[in-house]
Amino acid sequence: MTLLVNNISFSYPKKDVINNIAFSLRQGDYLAVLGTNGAGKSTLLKCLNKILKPQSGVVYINGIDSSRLKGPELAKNIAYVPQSHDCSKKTVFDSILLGRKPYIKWDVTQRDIDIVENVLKLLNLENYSMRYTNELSGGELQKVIIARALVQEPKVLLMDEPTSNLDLKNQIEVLKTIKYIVNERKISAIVAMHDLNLALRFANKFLLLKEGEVFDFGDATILNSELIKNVYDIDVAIEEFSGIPVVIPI
Ligand SMILES: Nc1ncnc2c1ncn2[C@@H]1O[C@H](COP(=O)(O)OP(=O)(O)OP(=O)(O)O)[C@@H](O)[C@H]1O
Repeated sequence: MTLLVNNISFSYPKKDVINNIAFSLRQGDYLAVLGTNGAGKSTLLKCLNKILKPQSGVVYINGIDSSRLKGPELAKNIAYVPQSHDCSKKTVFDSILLGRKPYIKWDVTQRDIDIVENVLKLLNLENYSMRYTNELSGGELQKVIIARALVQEPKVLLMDEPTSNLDLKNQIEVLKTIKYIVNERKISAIVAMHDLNLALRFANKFLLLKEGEVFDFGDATILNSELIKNVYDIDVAIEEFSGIPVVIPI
């Protein structure tokens, strides 16, 4: 088990946001966290990454209570791509290299450089390497932030709506690359997303949040029109197209 989330709850001073969330993931799992606006997806990701401290519950990563992991050790285990980000002026290469910080003792090594170059290639960013991050489009910058998380070589990769700034080609490319990395490196990815079709196409596990609670958790067989109606209050049909399930609002 890579990740075991054991009944975590989080409240802001005047608002309960997530309540008793529990699920577990194995190596190679690609989890889509789904639910309406305000259901608690971002809050859950922030609790997993210790940006927010749950009032109760424990998160175990490879059997270790994550509250014991600090600084570089936490960063070697979990990488987080937030929903929005500022990026100070740096070259794309240097910005991605920052993801290697937990591993760098004295100086950048050839291995750090090789890892950055490899991820630049994986995400088709090679031609952007010497560009400045403040001169990139929203989508290009989004890929740089994802690349930075990948060079961190985490065991669990958290991403909050990673494709929200990307065009269709880049959405597919990025989600495909993440799937490849999840399988290749035997890590787990947790991706908060709104697009049910992209979720069905790439994820193998689904966590449906409703008003801060787990409505359902499981593989693709749980995603039927009744569940979608209950969570999103919309009628849909799910049809297969070339072997790919497609959700169609009706
Ligand atoms: N800093 C905050 N203080 C108080 N309430 C907050 C704060 N941040 C978020 N919330 C509330 O917590 C709830 C869950 O928010 P969260 O951002 O986790 O939802 P989400 O599922 O990620 O939504 P979206 O799909 O719109 O990004 C919402 O009702 C939101 O208004």
